Amino acid sequence: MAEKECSNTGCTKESCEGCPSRQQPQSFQAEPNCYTEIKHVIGVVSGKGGVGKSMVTASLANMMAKKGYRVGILDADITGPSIPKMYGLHGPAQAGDEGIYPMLSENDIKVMSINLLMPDEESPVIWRGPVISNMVKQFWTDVIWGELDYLFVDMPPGTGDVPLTVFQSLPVEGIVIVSSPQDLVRMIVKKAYNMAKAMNIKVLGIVENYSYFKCPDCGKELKVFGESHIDEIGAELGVPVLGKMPIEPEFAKYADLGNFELADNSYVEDAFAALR
Ligand SMILES: Nc1ncnc2c1ncn2[C@@H]1O[C@H](COP(=O)(O)OP(=O)(O)OP(=O)(O)O)[C@@H](O)[C@H]1O
Repeated sequence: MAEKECSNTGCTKESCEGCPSRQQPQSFQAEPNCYTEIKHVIGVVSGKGGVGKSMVTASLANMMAKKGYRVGILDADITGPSIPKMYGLHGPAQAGDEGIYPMLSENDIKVMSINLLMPDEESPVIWRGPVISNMVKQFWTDVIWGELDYLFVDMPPGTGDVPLTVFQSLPVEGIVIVSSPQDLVRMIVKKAYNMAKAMNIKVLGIVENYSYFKCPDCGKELKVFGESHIDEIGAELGVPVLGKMPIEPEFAKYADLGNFELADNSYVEDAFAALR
């Protein structure tokens, strides 16, 4: 007997159960390049700019690489890419029929960024949102990442087009939120947290940056940006605080000189448990 055709009128949740015409929700996930096999995709996000998201991304990548994991960084910050400079990498990245090859840092981290594809690193990217989002998607579909244990995605700040594309198109397992100890932060962290929740993405934890500056003369910890409220915020959201990073001129120097592979950021060591 022929299946009864659904008229798509007067449907209810109950009548749809088992109906042959029922459509599954559409998945927006993009296929990775056929030479890519990645175990964990981790997003690093911040509600606002300049909080040190790239520094935390690279610190987490360094930590995992040092522990022997195969690591990559997808620099999704298209209009403000900083990962290649931190590792002293300069394009152009090579491409073949199969896709684009990421470049390799001194500590064997695979990196892909718009700055490795531009003819001139100092040219600004003046593209509209959808073009930018598409580029980020191509970093997933067209880049030959090979076999990786961890791919860290350094997102642009905020909750705009790119984070939305990354959350929808890539199999993001969880995110790390980066924040700083300022009053606005409570609201900003919650925005990033709520976006992840709305997209069914797990929040692995929060890293606070610029927590203090240790005086080189007296050793006193100076709270340059005010008292931290991150423990309260973490408890309120039920999310662990994975680290509190001080202002550390040595890290800034490594980033500026392009040898961030030398930065051994022990302040993010607690993130290891959350990443496993
Ligand atoms: N803990 C730190 N100690 C010293 N310098 C730092 C620290 N964190 C970040 N910086 C420096 O501050 C600047 C901004 O950091 P970073 O680029 O990581 O921020 P971001 O949040 O990724 O920025 P954007 O909003 O542009 O994406 C960089 O020059 C970086 O080297």
